[in-house]
Amino acid sequence: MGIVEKIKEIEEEMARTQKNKYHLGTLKAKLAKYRAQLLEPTGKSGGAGTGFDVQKSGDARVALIGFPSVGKSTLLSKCTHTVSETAAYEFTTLTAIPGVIEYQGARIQLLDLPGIVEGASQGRGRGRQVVSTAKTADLILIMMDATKSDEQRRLLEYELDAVGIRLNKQRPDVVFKRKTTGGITLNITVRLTKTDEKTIRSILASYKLHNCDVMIREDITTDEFIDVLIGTRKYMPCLYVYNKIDAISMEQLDKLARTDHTVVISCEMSLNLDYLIERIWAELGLVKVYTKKRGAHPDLNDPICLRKGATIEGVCVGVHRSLVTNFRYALVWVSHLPLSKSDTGLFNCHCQGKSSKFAPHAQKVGLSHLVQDEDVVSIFTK
Ligand SMILES: Nc1nc2c(ncn2[C@@H]2O[C@H](COP(=O)(O)OP(=O)(O)OP(=O)(O)O)[C@@H](O)[C@H]2O)c(=O)[nH]1
Ligand SMILES: [K+]
Ligand SMILES: [Mg+2]
Repeated sequence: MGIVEKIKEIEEEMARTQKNKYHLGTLKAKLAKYRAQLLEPTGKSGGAGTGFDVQKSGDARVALIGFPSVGKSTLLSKCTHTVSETAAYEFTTLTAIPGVIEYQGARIQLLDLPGIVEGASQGRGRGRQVVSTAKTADLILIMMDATKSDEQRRLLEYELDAVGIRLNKQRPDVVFKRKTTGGITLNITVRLTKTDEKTIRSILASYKLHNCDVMIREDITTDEFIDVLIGTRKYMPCLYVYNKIDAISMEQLDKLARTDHTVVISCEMSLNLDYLIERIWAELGLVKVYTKKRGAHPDLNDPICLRKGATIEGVCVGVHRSLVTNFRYALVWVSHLPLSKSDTGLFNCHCQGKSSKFAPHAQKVGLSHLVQDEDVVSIFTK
């Protein structure tokens, strides 16, 4: 029996076992194991888990996932200088097409992908290739047709979930360590309301984990516990994008727009596209830092873009690798401080219409100093 059949069998058994929580846990563990196998490369080139071969570029990657003809390629063509073929028929796009969104000095790679169908995660169409590519992104845009039923959202979430992508979720607060001897030490520091100790132990047994330390510090579900054991889950931010709002009523539009993590747009009428890009920027949590040479004003037109949580070391690497080895210290001017009685001492900067104010005194910092959005940095070397 192939893996797909085995999965189907377990799913059927699960449907019959709804009430027996303990048995359900074991079945879920089995199911997760088979699904993981499904995604393992088969050894042949272009194996199951391989995505499209598109080089990453820019400061971040955003992947477009959706059913056929929801307008993914139209969006790419509108927001970037790349043209991706669009048409009224399904499966117009057959491969991954990268474009670049330029915003706030950042270069964000937007990846147009083929439409996926139900069953994509189990190998239907190019589904597995598409979802594997999605895993390489920093943000997923789930694109939908606002004129169609909201069932599409649940189906897409299911497909991504099946390949281990967890959308807009934090990694569960569970510590899990394998050991070679000593049995199982299970430490639960909160009251579990969605699963219980017996189920947790049965899942450990079904994974043949007889020696390990487990500390559960959050009210997790059975599925979340299995995710921790499998360990390869990817926790990714996601925006739900409803396109074609030119074709729905105001009432429908209002309802969609109020949903969490959701943006409504019309590619064809160019409605709300700027806002979508703002939201993409915010979700990515990019930080831009301006560099400044001694005695000169910072160059506001050429920021270095870094991830949230980046340090001075990241800034050095962004300029030139050698700066890390020869690093002595950096000076940081924090921007946008609330202005005091007088502006004197703040250095003002005007550059092609942009204007910013920075604190008069720089802070002397080392490589591990965290940088904030819009900081000005001078690096001093040996
Ligand atoms: N009414 C309306 N139609 C749109 C909008 N955006 C795209 N379309 C139409 O939707 C159809 C599909 O657009 P595509 O961009 O090819 O869709 P896709 O998601 O890339 O499709 P596949 O590559 O086949 O998966 C085209 O006929 C577009 O003109 C929109 O905002 N409103
Ligand atoms: K299409
Ligand atoms: Mg397309």
